[in-house]
Amino acid sequence: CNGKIKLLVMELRATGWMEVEERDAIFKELHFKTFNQAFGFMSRVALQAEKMNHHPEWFNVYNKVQITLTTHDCGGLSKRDIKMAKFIDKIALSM
Ligand SMILES: C[C@H](O)[C@H](O)[C@H]1CNC2=NC(N)=NC(=O)C2=N1
Repeated sequence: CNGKIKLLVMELRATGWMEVEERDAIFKELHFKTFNQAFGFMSRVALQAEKMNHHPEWFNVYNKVQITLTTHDCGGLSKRDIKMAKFIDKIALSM
């Protein structure tokens, strides 16, 4: 599961991801203009999550979305989390 992704995680700090202290996971908070934008973003991520069979833990209030990524099957981070984080960054930029 957990190759040498430490460096990849560190690179994600540049786009606002942070390592969760209590568990092997990464976290990012995103803000949109409206709920509609936030939910549109979540819809796109949801379709990708189904495609990848890799699903975020997330929390939404109005225009705010908090996302935690980890690989439950591994009990920690994997390349799939890095791939999903990069997809999330790409979609957020396109909104
Ligand atoms: C049975 C199912 O395919 C697995 O549980 C998949 C589903 N989505 C998943 N999502 C995430 N984030 N981690 C997993 O380990 C995972 N496993």
